Amino acid sequence: MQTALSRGERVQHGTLIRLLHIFDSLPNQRTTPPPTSVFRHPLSGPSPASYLGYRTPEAGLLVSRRANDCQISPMSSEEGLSSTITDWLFINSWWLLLPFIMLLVIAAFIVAFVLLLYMISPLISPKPLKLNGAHVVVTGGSSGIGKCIAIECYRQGAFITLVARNEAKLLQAKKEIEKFAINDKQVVLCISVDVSSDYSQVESVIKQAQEKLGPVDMLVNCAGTSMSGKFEEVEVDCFKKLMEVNYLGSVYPTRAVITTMKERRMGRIMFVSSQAGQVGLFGYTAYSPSKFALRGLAESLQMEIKPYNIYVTVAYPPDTDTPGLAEENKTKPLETKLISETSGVCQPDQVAKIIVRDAVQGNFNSSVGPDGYMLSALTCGMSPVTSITEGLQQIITMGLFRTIALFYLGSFDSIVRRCMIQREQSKAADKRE
Ligand SMILES: NC(=O)C1=CN([C@@H]2O[C@H](COP(=O)(O)OP(=O)(O)OC[C@H]3O[C@@H](n4cnc5c(N)ncnc54)[C@H](OP(=O)(O)O)[C@@H]3O)[C@@H](O)[C@H]2O)C=CC1
Ligand SMILES: CCCCCCCCCCCCCCCC(=O)[C@@H](N)CO
Repeated sequence: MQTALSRGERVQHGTLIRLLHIFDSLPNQRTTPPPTSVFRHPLSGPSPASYLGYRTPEAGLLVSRRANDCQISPMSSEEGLSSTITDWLFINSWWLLLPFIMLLVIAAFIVAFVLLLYMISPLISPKPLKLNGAHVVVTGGSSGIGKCIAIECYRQGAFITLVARNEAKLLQAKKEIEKFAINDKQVVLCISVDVSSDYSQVESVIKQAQEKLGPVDMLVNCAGTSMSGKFEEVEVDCFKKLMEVNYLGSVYPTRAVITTMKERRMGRIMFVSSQAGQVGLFGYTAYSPSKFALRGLAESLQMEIKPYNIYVTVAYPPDTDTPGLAEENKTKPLETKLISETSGVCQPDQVAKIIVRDAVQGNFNSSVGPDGYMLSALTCGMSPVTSITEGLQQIITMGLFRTIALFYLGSFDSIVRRCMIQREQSKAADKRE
């Protein structure tokens, strides 16, 4: 039996499926050829032809089980070599396409998945809260960010309860807020209480407010205070105080409104944390933990109350121009000032607008500015996601933002080192004098 087919014929026969079929029908021939019948090219050892030499005429190849049966039509040795190599490449080249086919399939799946996510996106996003006619309680509503949040809600038709300690400041804020009324039914109620000291007091003032203005639709936990300084220089009591005001002062009002919200199967709870509640910074050993704590509270609570159609928002503002910041700046270490400057100083009305918008939409995260956006994506961890776009953005940007964050951390470390060296130098100079 002898065959030497032209290349044209080989191509004709050489469809992928046919080859596969032929491979299947020839078990062992490829892997264990009988040693006597191997065709070897004179220029090489076991050449591709040594494999080809065992296939059937259907594959358009030399076929012989015995060396003396093998006849090859006259070809020059160069022709022979290139022809056998192209044969070999042709027959085996479909494997090379496999990675591309797989990539195409994977890409198609990703595109289909993203499209599907966008299609179901409106189904998983909460329905926006209507502020017109809603009852909004703002703790810390007599000053700074809290007052601006109250104004923003009032401008959209809400009824407001302001909660803070100082009555004069409350009345002053009430007057300011009332200027933004959009109808003559709107009311601003003031209640003086310390949100951090006694739960029963907080519970009773919330009851009073609900009796006057109806059930609370949105609670804004904004009462808070800050204190910066080096760890060993901060008064020990200060650690306790900040946890009480910033953390417990948010737990108590929330605890007081949650039962009614669950009964009504609606509501919004807002916690005002800080960028210093996403990253620990020099000088904030007492303040940062009290703001980090709010995130833990918010995540746990959100998982509990989501089935009741209640949505939690945590806001992480940067430095904001308020009486609170002015007070804090009086004792702020130089390092803390220099590091905080990275994020700049915002105006409280801008911050309030963003916070209110996010709370109305039911977004879990609320950030301000480009640094705020990056910090939130970077620190999203296991926090709930309220829109598909947000989730996709986090997935895509996290690695990049971590890279950028490493540069920020490097520059913060160098600020701290330079300040330390400067202090030591001026101390040494003082001693010499
Ligand atoms: N300003 C900033 O740079 C940033 C601020 N934040 C956070 O935003 C929130 C508001 O800050 P800001 O506007 O600057 O602060 P302000 O000091 O300007 O206002 C604080 C408000 O909280 C009230 N308050 C404070 N302690 C209590 C208490 N124990 N019980 C009841 N009310 C209280 C104050 O009223 P009264 O004293 O009469 O009780 C006041 O109304 C704070 O939680 C702060 O940590 C977050 C990031 C940046
Ligand atoms: C990709 C990574 C980006 C990283 C950016 C980091 C920026 C850090 C700046 C932190 C500023 C902290 C402000 C605290 C404000 C505050 O809560 C007090 N003023 C309250 O009075």
